[in-house]
Amino acid sequence: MFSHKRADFGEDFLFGAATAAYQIEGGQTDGRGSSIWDTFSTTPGNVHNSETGKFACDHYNRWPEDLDLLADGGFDAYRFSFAWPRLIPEGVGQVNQKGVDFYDRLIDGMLERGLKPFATLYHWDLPSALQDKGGWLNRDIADWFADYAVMVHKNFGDRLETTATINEPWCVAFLSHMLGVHAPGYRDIRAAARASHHVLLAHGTAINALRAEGGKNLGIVCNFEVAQGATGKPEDMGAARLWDGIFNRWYLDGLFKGKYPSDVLAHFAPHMPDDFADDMAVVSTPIDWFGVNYYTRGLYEHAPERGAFPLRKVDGPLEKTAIGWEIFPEGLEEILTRISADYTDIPLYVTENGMAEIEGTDDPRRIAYYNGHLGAVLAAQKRGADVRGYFGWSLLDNYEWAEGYDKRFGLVHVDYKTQKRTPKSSYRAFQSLLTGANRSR
Ligand SMILES: OC[C@H]1NNC[C@@H](O)[C@@H]1O
Repeated sequence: MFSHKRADFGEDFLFGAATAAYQIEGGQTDGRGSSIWDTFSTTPGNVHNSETGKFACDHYNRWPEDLDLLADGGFDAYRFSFAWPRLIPEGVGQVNQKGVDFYDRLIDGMLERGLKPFATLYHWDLPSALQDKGGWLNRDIADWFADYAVMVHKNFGDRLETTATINEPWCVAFLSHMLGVHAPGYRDIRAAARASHHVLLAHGTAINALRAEGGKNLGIVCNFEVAQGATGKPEDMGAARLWDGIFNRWYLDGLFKGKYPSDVLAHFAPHMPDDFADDMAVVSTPIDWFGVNYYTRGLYEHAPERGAFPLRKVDGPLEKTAIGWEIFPEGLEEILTRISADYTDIPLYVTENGMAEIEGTDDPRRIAYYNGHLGAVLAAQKRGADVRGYFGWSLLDNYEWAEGYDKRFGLVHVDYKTQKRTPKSSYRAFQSLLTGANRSR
């Protein structure tokens, strides 16, 4: 079990678990449109075993059972995402009423169980029809996204506890347009530069549109990695600093200081959209809270042969999860205190933190991982970070994008043949922390 008590985190601190539509819903029916992950995953070579989210955890049909698991676990909140193609199949225009009905039932189901809905508008499943128009490379996506955000607000806004515009803009832009690991799978610095700006322009445009409709408790969720030099050599420390700029400071400086970091811009500048500087007031539109996703640290060395960004990640010595990420809870404390000291004093939520294992329902390593990172939250609070909540990633084993289904992050095991859910010992550890008892419905 954990070595912490619920009261340690503060009276109003919220505990939740997080998921995302494409990773758990399945339900590619009832008018849902195609997404870029439907096409990317069925393109050979992009995903482990060419696995797709076609069925996933069948959450589209099994959501009552999954909400029961959250309630039984004693969680206060559920972080979920809307699937843009399920609500607006072509991305703009016609609304799919069956999609609205699904999320109506899901959100009402949360409220009936006393679960606060923490919604994310975009968790990577862009409608294919918008990709056909250039997707994140097309500046018009800011307006497409804002219109979608307003549609969600009008249908569900009165019942949402918080709304995040975008999950992990670094993944939406750099991982997906520079590294090609995620959909749409570009490997192109010009695409990466433009997507890295348009994703934040879309965020700010949507925030303004939601404010105009009376939207409240609006934020964004970014993922962070502590970047350290593989050695103390100046060139390796410089590589780590540059990666910190690419992964962390592009978003923190853009969102909270209204300017992009000069070291990263030096690489992106020839490829940025014209007059991007005129957009920075919109990019840095004030928000109400900030979501922090954290998993690990990275060690970097100088690699001049690597072209545009002369750096390379190197293997570190610490214990690793099944996905190869070092277990480094101190990094969460560092990130939380850095953001609250250098960027913003608005409330922070740890919106994702967790680890992958390959199999099994008895998961002592995951209990230790969560215990260490919960300790990091407490340490950050003691150093002045206004952390208001913590969401484990993830409620269920689910589709881990290009890794497919092997890498299991769930507090609850999913047998994908039978769709049977089995709480793991880490779920019981949260249940004990949150309710003082181990019980199941
Ligand atoms: O890699 C684990 C998680 N990271 N953040 C975004 C989620 O969609 C991932 O599954």
